[in-house]
Amino acid sequence: MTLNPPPSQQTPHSPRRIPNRRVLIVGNYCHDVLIQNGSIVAETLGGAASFISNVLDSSSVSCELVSKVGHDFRYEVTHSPIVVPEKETTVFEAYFDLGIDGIGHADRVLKRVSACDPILPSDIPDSRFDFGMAVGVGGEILPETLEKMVEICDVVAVDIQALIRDFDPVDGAVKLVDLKESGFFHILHRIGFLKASSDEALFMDVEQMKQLCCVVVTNGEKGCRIYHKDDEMTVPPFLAKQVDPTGAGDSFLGGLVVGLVEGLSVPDAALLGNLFGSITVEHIGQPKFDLMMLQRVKDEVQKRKKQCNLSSSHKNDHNEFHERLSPARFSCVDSQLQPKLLVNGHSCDR
Ligand SMILES: Nc1ncnc2c1ncn2[C@@H]1O[C@H](COP(=O)(O)OP(=O)(O)OP(=O)(O)O)[C@@H](O)[C@H]1O
Ligand SMILES: O[C@H]1[C@H](O)[C@@H](O)[C@H](O)[C@@H](O)[C@H]1O
Repeated sequence: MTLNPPPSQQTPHSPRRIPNRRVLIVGNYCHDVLIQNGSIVAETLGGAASFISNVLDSSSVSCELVSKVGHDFRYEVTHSPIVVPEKETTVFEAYFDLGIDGIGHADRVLKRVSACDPILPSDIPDSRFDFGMAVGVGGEILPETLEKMVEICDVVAVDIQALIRDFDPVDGAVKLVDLKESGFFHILHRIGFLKASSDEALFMDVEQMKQLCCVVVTNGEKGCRIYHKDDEMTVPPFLAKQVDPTGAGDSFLGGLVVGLVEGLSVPDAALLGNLFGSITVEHIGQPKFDLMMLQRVKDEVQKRKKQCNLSSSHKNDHNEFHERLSPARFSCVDSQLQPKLLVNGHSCDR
């Protein structure tokens, strides 16, 4: 199988005198409140953009982040957000014991209880980027925002949650709408990657979308599946002791883009995504990646690239890469220190 990054989306006319900047991340930071049995268990920095930039920064991939927060934003972050003084920061409450939704899949019930402003095209720099990541959480990405991103980025990766979330006007409960009804459908033939969780994938036609871009469906402890044109494959997971699933999909997407920026094939990059996703579920809030683990992963990525250059037969055998990454992943063992949060989440022992 040859799942390689889709061709550049750059128009033939765009001048390239200045080298591209690497990665542009667009999506609001938020405050996450984790609630169980009526009590607040934790309050953490959230927003897909925060989890993704954590993975990129830890992997030394330079990125620029566009995010809006309100006057009450309470975290110190490496990439400063735009502060909208008259607004409050987006807040999500995640209930881990309200039962699962009607479809029986979700591991938590999410409510957006406050929403900061949307990100407008004018908030986004006019430079060019190798990768753009449209990773809204609370409806802050508008169709015109995504349009600007596909114009200035060679490849855009989109988290479907940025496109299909709708919010109950009374309690802010997150509902999903079909991708075709989202108002973004007409732009999707211009994106490179669409990432969805298995719950969200029910709201799109994968058969149709895989003709337009590379579709990656994450499936918790089972890893992920990639679809592109007539190719599809499962990319195996890494074992983890799940404590809190929040941010797993975001860290996955961060790892995928790190792999793509490093020049790995899509399945190998997705394996890096699985690795970062699996570490994230072992933490409440932002994971702090172990430096030794990061170095070992970097070394393995470089070896993998050399190996793939030398022999085309290695290109699609990601099992070998998986085996090499596994010990690196387990050099970072601190999950025992974390209280276990979940009732409905699936945990998986090593
Ligand atoms: N329990 C687990 N064990 C091992 N790996 C996991 C586990 N949960 C998640 N992962 C890894 O993280 C990736 C993303 O997880 P998941 O499919 O739960 O995303 P998600 O539902 O979008 O997450 P979230 O919305 O909480 O950010 C998976 O594809 C997998 O590689
Ligand atoms: O911080 C989290 C995280 O970014 C999740 O990906 C998103 O689904 C939630 O809405 C958000 O609160």
